[in-house]
Amino acid sequence: MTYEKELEIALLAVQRATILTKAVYSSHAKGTLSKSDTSPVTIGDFGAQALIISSIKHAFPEDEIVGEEDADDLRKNSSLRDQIWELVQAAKLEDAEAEEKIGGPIKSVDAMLDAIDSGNSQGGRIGRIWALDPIDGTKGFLRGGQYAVCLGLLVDGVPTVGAIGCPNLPVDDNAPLDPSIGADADDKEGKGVLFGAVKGQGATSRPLSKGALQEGKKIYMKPLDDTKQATFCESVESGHSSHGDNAAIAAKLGITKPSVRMDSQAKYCSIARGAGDLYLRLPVSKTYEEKIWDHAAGAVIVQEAGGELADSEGKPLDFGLGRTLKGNKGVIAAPKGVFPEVIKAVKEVLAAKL
Ligand SMILES: Nc1ncnc2c1ncn2[C@@H]1O[C@H](COP(=O)(O)OS(=O)(=O)O)[C@@H](OP(=O)(O)O)[C@H]1O
Ligand SMILES: [Mg+2]
Ligand SMILES: [Mg+2]
Ligand SMILES: [Mg+2]
Repeated sequence: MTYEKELEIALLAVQRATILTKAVYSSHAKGTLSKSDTSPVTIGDFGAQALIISSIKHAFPEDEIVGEEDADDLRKNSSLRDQIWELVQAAKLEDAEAEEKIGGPIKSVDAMLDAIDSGNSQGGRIGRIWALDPIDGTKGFLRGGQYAVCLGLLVDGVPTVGAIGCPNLPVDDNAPLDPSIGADADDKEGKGVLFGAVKGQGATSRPLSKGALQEGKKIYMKPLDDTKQATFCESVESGHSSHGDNAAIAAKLGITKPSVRMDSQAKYCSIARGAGDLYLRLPVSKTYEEKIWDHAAGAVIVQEAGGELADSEGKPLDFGLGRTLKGNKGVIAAPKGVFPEVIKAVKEVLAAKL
């Protein structure tokens, strides 16, 4: 099968990185810094980026990587750097063959910093480019909510392979989507899912493990005849997605169930396995450009589970314009059958604001 190796490496790389993120999630000291855009980054984000980039570089040395983080702050802060180095050394897959496939341990502190900085591709329309969000939903990670480790492969600007680890989602694809899923989350018994997809080959879920990959099961969006029955997912942060516009769209579609708020691409994964139905991310700011790493992996997983994505104007998402989706505003995802109706409602709500 095409992209078989890419999917396997992506799943193993994400799985290994979650060993590190789970260690940080359960510790009080998360080594948080504030970035220039005031958003948070933790030792978990840096460590996961180092591990995943080192995995990609081992298996596919020619590929480019667009990663969210860089090592500038760590080159200046030796205490933070040492904490991350300790975590990175401790995060090993328990299955030697699996660990070997992703290159084994990172060799030195310098190699770790260089790996983090190798996520500096400017993106683009041509070739193979990985989009990496080492911790998506860092605010959720800090708050005790949902977060996800996300890796997508773009081929000539098209999301083609996706792998997402969600340590705090229930393993059971049929577990009802509890509206409180985004709050007070944990990674205890029965939690931890690894989602994967390849364009044209379907989407899967499997329990996250610490060793070899467990067997994957196909996942599908829930067939939805009537949007009135839908459950929609939205961001926790009202600064990332307009809760007011999302609610107006839901009302237009006849939705009465409360929205399910959770951080990260766990939202895409939840609709892809039919736990929820719609993803609404209406822009709050006129100038914010969505980042490709916030959507690339989730886009393949949703499409392969039977869904469609577009921006708030109904335009296809263009991942070939660089590090951001600068040609798009907001993101909408829904099962194919109801997608036109959802986009119509979105356009009506936005037109009424003009
Ligand atoms: N202004 C604005 N508008 C839209 N999106 C923004 C904005 N600012 C940040 N971000 C990105 O949102 C990512 C997390 O958003 P989510 O919807 O996944 O979760 S939540 O908003 O935290 O609930 C978050 O990803 P991480 O940084 O990986 O956590 C950001 O890339
Ligand atoms: Mg993100
Ligand atoms: Mg992130
Ligand atoms: Mg961030």
